[in-house]
Amino acid sequence: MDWLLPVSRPGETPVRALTIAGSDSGGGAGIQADMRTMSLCGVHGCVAVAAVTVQNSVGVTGVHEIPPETVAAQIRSVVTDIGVGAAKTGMLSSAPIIEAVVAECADLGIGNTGRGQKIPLVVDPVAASMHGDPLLRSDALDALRDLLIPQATIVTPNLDEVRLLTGINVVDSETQAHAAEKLLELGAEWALIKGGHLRSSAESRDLLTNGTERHELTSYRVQTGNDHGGGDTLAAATACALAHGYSVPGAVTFAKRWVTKCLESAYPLGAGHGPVSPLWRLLPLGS
Ligand SMILES: Nc1ncnc2c1ncn2[C@@H]1O[C@H](COP(=O)(O)OP(=O)(O)OP(=O)(O)O)[C@@H](O)[C@H]1O
Ligand SMILES: Cc1ncc(CO)c(N)n1
Repeated sequence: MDWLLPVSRPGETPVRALTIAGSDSGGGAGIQADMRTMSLCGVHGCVAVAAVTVQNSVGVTGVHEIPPETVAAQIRSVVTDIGVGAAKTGMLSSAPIIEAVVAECADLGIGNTGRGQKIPLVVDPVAASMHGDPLLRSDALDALRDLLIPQATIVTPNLDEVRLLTGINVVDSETQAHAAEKLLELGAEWALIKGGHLRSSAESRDLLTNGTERHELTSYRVQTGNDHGGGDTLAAATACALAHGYSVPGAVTFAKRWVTKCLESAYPLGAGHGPVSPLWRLLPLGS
């Protein structure tokens, strides 16, 4: 296990990954965070835009949804031509978009399709921005829980999303383990319960399990208010490592280290929360 993924040589086609998510005009989260992560992980990122948000460091003031058939067409277009080693979902906004994504991914062999898994699928069940603004319609929760999560190779909720999906309020490691069991019962192959929002803890401890294996991923708590896009970055880095053929525990171990480095180099932006940043990757070695 290393800090970095293998990088292709100039002129060689790199490993590819697909993000199916929303755009953040502030550039901190969503598709922009995914693409930044993929680029700096040395992976070519492909995009299926599901929604455009009007967003800055303070909050979200508008959402424009892309027609479901256009979301599905973007997925098909890149998977059938460019090919991807893994895919990731973020903000999907509505039930019709989720239904279209689920159908297209099933047809293309992305995630648990019931016909054997071909391309791993990371499902980040984005429901709201860190400012508390909704990114998922309330009537889309059932589609997320009943259609998309069963297709997930790994589902990566934060504690608010865990509460929405399972009704469980995670306050300690026991409730975190109970919530993970509930998510596996919904059909995900692996569940990663992120502990980033347990701000009372001195550590940031995530629990990864598939029901038989259990891994605790712990980092010290980085003291920063600039943590916008942390969940997207973790999920995108996981997708990058999966696209490279890592196992799920190996991919999440890589991604946890990656996001911790990105939290350490997060920067202020605007009047609200700045983004986590992978720009440490561009610094000269040893600095
Ligand atoms: N202050 C922190 N220090 C260290 N690790 C953190 C901190 N905050 C979050 N993390 C870690 O970052 C990752 C993302 O977790 P988080 O719970 O913030 O996701 P999220 O709420 O989905 O993010 P966002 O909605 O802002 O994209 C997890 O691995 C979590 O443990
Ligand atoms: C578009 C978008 N996706 C995801 C998040 C959550 O980080 C956000 N704030 N905005």
